[in-house]
Amino acid sequence: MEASEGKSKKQGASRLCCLCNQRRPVLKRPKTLQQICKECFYEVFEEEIHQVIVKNHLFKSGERVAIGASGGKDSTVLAYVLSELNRRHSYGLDLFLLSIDEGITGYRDDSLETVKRNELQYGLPLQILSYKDLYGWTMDDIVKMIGLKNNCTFCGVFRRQALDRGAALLKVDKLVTGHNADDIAETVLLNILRGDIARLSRCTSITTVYIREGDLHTYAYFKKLDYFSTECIYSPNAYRGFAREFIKDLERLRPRAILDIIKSGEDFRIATTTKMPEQGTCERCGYISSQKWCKACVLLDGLNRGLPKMGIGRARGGVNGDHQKETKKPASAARSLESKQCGSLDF
Ligand SMILES: Nc1ncnc2c1ncn2[C@@H]1O[C@H](COP(=O)(O)OP(=O)(O)OP(=O)(O)O)[C@@H](O)[C@H]1O
Repeated sequence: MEASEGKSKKQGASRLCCLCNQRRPVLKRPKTLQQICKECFYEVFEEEIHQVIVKNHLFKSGERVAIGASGGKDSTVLAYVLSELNRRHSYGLDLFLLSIDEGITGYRDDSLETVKRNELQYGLPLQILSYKDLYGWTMDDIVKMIGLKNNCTFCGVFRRQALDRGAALLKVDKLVTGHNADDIAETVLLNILRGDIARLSRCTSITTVYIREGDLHTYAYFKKLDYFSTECIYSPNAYRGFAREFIKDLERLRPRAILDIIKSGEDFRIATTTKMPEQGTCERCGYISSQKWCKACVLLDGLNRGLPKMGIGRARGGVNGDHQKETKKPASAARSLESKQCGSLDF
């Protein structure tokens, strides 16, 4: 009798959250394998982000910070958590939502509606910039002209610059974007596969809170955050999709695989003989470029001349386009960004 009572008490106890020991657990965190309740999950999730912000001195009081808001899960969680932490810990930040409308009918127009609701829900001012206004082309126009092969190159390059332009317009000190650990591991692997050392070092040197996609999903789900979850209609997804599947297979064998890949990316030592691009400004538009003309201007020039393939392909050694002193490259060196998945920032 005593023994069975003891056993049932023990079973009851094991059904409590292993952090607060009071509430019923609702999930097992893959990272720690702990069974925890909703409230404790919110607390550890938000506290991890707060600690990274504080330890890395990511922000200073009084700064203006734009949150790249696509309406997707990652940036919605980012906007929500950052505005909560800003209030709770008195960071003293002026937060803004910045959205880029790529002009993809049936995709971005719908996700922007989500961001407009987030503007009201989180009380953050929203600025929307469109490719049409910035470049004179929507992605719908571009896809009509070039088809579905290299469209992600145009979209990724234009988005990166559009976010910079939006940041300048809003006069912000910092721009934050949402990338979960799973996406970063894919990017590390893709940059290795492409032999793109410059991007490899950049994709992990950006100060990052590594949060697993599963945790983000759980957080967004429990908090009932309003986000848009459809994949881009123009995303062929081939190369990145392959990397994603490969990483998922690795993870089945070794659950730490994602964090290990990111760590490898962080720890890569770049040979001193490797020529790294120097960051300067584009002679044409004045935005960031490591070449005479930035990639966005090269691509735009190609589109406007009716030669959209002109800017596709990665330049090495300071040339990028036929209006600059082009050196003949062997076919194998003219690797391109063409397989970069739509939606990914061009790190
Ligand atoms: N159209 C956009 N406008 C503003 N920011 C964007 C846009 N697209 C992407 N971003 C920013 O870049 C981040 C990475 O975007 P990407 O589409 O590669 O990843 P994602 O995992 O699908 O992100 P999300 O779930 O937020 O859409 C987003 O979280 C967001 O901060």
